[in-house]
Amino acid sequence: MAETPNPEACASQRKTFYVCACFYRENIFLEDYRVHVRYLHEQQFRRDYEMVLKNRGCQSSDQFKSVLEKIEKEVQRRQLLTQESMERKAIIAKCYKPLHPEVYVLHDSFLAPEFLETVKSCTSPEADLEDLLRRIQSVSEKRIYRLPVFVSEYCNKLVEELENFERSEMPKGRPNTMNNYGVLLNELGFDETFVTPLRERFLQPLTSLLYPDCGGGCLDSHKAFVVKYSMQEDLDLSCHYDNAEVTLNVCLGKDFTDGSLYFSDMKQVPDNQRRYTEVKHVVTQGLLHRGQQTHGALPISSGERWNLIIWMRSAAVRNQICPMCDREPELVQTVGFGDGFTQEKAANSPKMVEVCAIT
Ligand SMILES: O=C(O)CCC(=O)C(=O)O
Ligand SMILES: [Fe+2]
Repeated sequence: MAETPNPEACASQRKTFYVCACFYRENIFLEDYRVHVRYLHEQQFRRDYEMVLKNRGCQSSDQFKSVLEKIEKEVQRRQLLTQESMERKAIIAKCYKPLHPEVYVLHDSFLAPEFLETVKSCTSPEADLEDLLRRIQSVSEKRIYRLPVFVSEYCNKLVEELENFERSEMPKGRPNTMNNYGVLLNELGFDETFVTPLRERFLQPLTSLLYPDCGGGCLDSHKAFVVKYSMQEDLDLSCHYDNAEVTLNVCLGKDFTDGSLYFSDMKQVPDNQRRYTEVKHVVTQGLLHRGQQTHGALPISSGERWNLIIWMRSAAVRNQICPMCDREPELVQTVGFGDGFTQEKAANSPKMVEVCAIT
């Protein structure tokens, strides 16, 4: 039987969400030099990055000019993003014919029996962290956890569905500012019937116990997408932190070699002091980690890797400090979940943010 999301559980979708204005000028990723930059105007950019870029091989004035052009293009892409995404979503809703319509509506049978058991145990009145930690695997002391999420039949069907979409003539967005290949799940219509109920009914009981200090108990929005790596497309992903309080990353397939994730420290630790932990992707299994834990993906050496990523957000936490610019957010109106900011300033959250920032 299909699960219809209950109206109360979807209350978060009625909130008005915002993005922080930093989205239009910060964390611009220059793929050729593997560096994130901030762009206010050319003078500031030259002052802050001319040397950095020179040291990374951007030597000639033509190369520098091409960097400026790329930044301009990316800023423009970001400014048009909401409008274009809404347009794509409308076209897809009207014209796309799914191959497997059933994969869009979350059903318990998609979920691994161990996962269902674990969630059930976390929703009992006696639930505690110790019990949860006996049920899932702690991958490192960095609070990264591995757990079975889906059954393999679901992973296969979902990948087939996304391949069908990829082959179609439908308009396609880019999953995030760094991954070039993959699918934005909200544009395909997965949010209301799949990702929101998964977050609210199944993930939040776990994150409440695992990450209470990072908003794990009050996650109220998300951005969900699938990333795809193949030998002709993206092979790897540079080190970064997510625009999320808590991230779930589930490997959906297909066959691939290498392409492990690596985790470093929280973003506050300087680059040269960071220590890395490698974590393998296992098809059907998920990794839960804090969004602000720096991480990246090593190159695959054959095959294709498809992973479902859910960046989960807590307005109560991010309304205090934007995790991308580390300043009080400057709210810009948008549609849907935006980047998860709201106008409320929760009375008890400054403390949570402090804890989160120094971990
Ligand atoms: O490739 C992966 O598994 C990681 C993707 C990721 O970290 C992200 O999209 O934020
Ligand atoms: Fe990430």
